[in-house]
Amino acid sequence: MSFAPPTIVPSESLAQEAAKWMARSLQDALATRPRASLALSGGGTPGPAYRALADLKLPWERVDVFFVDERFVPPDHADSNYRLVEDTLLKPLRLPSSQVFRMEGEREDRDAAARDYEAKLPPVLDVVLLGIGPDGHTASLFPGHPALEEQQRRVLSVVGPKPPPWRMTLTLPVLLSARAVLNLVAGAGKADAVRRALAGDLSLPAARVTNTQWMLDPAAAGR
Ligand SMILES: O=C1O[C@H](COP(=O)(O)O)[C@@H](O)[C@H](O)[C@H]1O
Repeated sequence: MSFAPPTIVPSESLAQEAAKWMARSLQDALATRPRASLALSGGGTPGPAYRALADLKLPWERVDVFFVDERFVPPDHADSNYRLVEDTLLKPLRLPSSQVFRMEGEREDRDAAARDYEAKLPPVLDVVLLGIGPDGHTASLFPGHPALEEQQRRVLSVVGPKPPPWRMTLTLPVLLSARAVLNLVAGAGKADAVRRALAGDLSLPAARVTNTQWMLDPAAAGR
């Protein structure tokens, strides 16, 4: 199984193009269903795309926001993926909390928190935004981690090599069943991981999400 050719976008328009991709995918989902689900990643890359998405006109009252992964920190912590999404998308849109399904990173019982999130997830996610780390991790699925082989659980708590180590993450079956998935990547530091993932190196978790489209800036594309 190989990926569709990546879309390479000038760095200055990457956020805008990613926002347009998310908006189009949500519109596609809403064309046939009353509500659409949008699952978002954290990290250093997607914030500008979320800000750009907040400016786009959509029937936001029909969109529910979920999370791809979360760090076990309180929701107002600088490392919280929720905080990133709150600052860049939820607050600008004034999205009511009834439409936001947060992974509870402040919980002490991490496995219970992951199980509780499974109960909140819809059977199939409509739109998923992923990222990739320089080591090839995506969501909080890290190279060589047993969570990569999970087939039953839809959400797991894991310990990863990247700080903060305790994480909650969607598993591969959830990502692979999603209707539209984009991996958004910027920067030369990701170029090697991108090249290996696109070549099908399955030791990289990102390469296992075979239903993803890729949107890269020229540096991430290696040129
Ligand atoms: O730790 C994480 O890393 C990936 C990639 O993030 P980046 O900072 O390298 O852009 C991200 O997709 C994930 O949500 C995050 O928790």
